Amino acid sequence: MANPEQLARLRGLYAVTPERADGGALLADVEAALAGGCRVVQLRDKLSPMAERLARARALRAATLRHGALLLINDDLALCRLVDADGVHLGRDDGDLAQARRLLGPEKILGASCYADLARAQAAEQAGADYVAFGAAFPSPTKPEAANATVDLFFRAKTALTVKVCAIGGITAANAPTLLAAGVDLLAVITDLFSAPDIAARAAAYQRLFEEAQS
Ligand SMILES: Cc1ncc(COP(=O)(O)OP(=O)(O)O)c(N)n1
Ligand SMILES: Cc1ncsc1CCOP(=O)(O)O
Repeated sequence: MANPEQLARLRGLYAVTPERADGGALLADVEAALAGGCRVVQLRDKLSPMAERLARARALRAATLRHGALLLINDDLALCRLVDADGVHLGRDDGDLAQARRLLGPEKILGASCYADLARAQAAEQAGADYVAFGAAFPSPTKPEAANATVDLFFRAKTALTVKVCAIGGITAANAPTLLAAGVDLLAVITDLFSAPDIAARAAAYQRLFEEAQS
């Protein structure tokens, strides 16, 4: 379990990077999201060779530190350690969560994909996850085959769990309020953020939704 200061930062828009052939363009897009107020970024890069992923992770590490934002790495504990990222996000094919917690130590953030499976989320909490992610909340252009996590599941998750709850998949600034009403802590977004004509303005719109949900 990460420390309380880190955990308090797990709220708001969670920008998950799109696959971009051009690392410079990716960095510019993430910088725009950070300028708009996004404070949690995930490097999700399944296509680049290792050297390029390392370069991207280093660049994102510098950018997130400049903006006081968290950087999490999808799938790859070794890369997390190499760039001293704030933590990792792991899915069902990415190894054992309890072992990941042991390898990461107590301070780093551990996130777990739980699809539409509350029992899996309870096990992830026991294994030391700091947040659990359910999705797809809505049909996802990035992952059309993803499980369907209903709004009702998010309500139930908020009651059953003490860890933070993240929604992912097909989220837009228009449908996000339904998830925020269920008490979701993090909205993980790719398409609606990174395909926006003005990424900084879209990130700011999400942050405003969180502020409104809190008041
Ligand atoms: C925040 C967040 N939630 C879910 C996922 C999906 O993870 P996974 O199931 O391991 O699938 P891939 O992302 O590896 O295709 C995620 N990356 N981030
Ligand atoms: C990685 C992942 N896991 C479930 S849906 C998804 C993709 C989310 O991307 P988008 O915001 O474009 O639907």
